[in-house]
Amino acid sequence: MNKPPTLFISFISSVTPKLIRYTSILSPSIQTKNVAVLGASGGIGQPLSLLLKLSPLINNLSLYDIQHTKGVGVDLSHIETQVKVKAYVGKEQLSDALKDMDLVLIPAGVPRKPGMTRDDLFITNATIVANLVSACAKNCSQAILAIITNPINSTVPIATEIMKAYNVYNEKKIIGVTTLDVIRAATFVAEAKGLDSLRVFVPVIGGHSGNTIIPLLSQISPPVSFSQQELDSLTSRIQNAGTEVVEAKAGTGSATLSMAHAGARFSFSILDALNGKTGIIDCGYVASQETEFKYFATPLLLGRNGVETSIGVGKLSEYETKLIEKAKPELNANIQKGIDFAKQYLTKSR
Ligand SMILES: NC(=O)C1=CN([C@@H]2O[C@H](COP(=O)(O)OP(=O)(O)OC[C@H]3O[C@@H](n4cnc5c(N)ncnc54)[C@H](O)[C@@H]3O)[C@@H](O)[C@H]2O)C=CC1
Ligand SMILES: O=C([O-])CC(=O)C(=O)O
Repeated sequence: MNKPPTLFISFISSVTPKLIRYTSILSPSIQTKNVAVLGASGGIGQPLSLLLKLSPLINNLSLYDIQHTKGVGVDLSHIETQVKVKAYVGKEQLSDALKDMDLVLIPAGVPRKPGMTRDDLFITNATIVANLVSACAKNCSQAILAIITNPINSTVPIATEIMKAYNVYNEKKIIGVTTLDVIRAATFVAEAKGLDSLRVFVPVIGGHSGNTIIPLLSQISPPVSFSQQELDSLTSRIQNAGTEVVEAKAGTGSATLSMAHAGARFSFSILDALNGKTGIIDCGYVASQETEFKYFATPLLLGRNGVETSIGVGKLSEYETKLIEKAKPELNANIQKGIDFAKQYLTKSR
């Protein structure tokens, strides 16, 4: 009896309809890419690396952490897919981990415990991201950097300032991963309205913390209408979904499995776009030209070089305009904090 073909998982992410696709063969036109995960031994890093190991879009998977990557690497290497896994541990192996990478995912750093805000992580995670991005500037300056480490509102500005200081900044290539907000919004809206969540797309704009997370419930595809009470409760749930997980995990961490899925979905969008697939749209937090904020998440059109263009925020309802007003002080303060930190960091490290 013939063995059934190996199933690979890949996700098509487009505005509508959105489907999860399983494919059995690698199309000859796909150029497989090299992907690194920095923080690969962590709660997000391990399941994210597993999902990447299953992808036909990847050639080499580079796992880097300050601990435990050897075991994670050997474990993953026994999976029967074509992705070649290499493990790197400790600062002295970081340069090697980054050589020839096309996409670098950064989930390195500490997660929240109950009672903490994402901004409370700044004190530890800002330096971790600055060090890792400095290494990227030196070793893979052309790679796309996808920042998962919180507080995203500040770590993306830090990454940008570091790349600028090394004269390798490319605004198309630094993206804060906010896909989890988009996934949660689709899930919660679909649950509330009895829809198929895989076919619901809710753009989520702004930043990635509390009030700065702004779901555009007036722009859902396909269109859905809500009472004021539904708008309030869905908006609040989407904004506080990270805290919902932190509290349920009761001191053992924050979202890891759903974030790994979100990170993989985002990676597959990027890799598809790098391969020349057109019309790939995903939300992400990037340096912003068309809003009043220096950084802002919007739906992004992805292409061969990373972010082709922001799709913008579209026509906002009065309710959403008020949400943006409310987000303004926190988002601007988070952004400035990241920029100020990077300046001090760069002064000290030169
Ligand atoms: N963007 C988003 O939507 C989300 C972001 N996060 C953030 O992701 C980050 C990681 O979360 P978890 O994986 O749950 O944490 P974790 O503590 O389970 O894993 C973090 C990993 O980073 C490693 N690490 C620490 N310093 C490092 C360095 N200098 N270089 C390389 N690796 C280093 C640790 O050894 C550990 O393996 C947190 O900041 C968390 O807030 C979490 C969920 C969603
Ligand atoms: O809430 C946290 O600290 C982790 C996170 O960013 C999320 O789950 O959205």
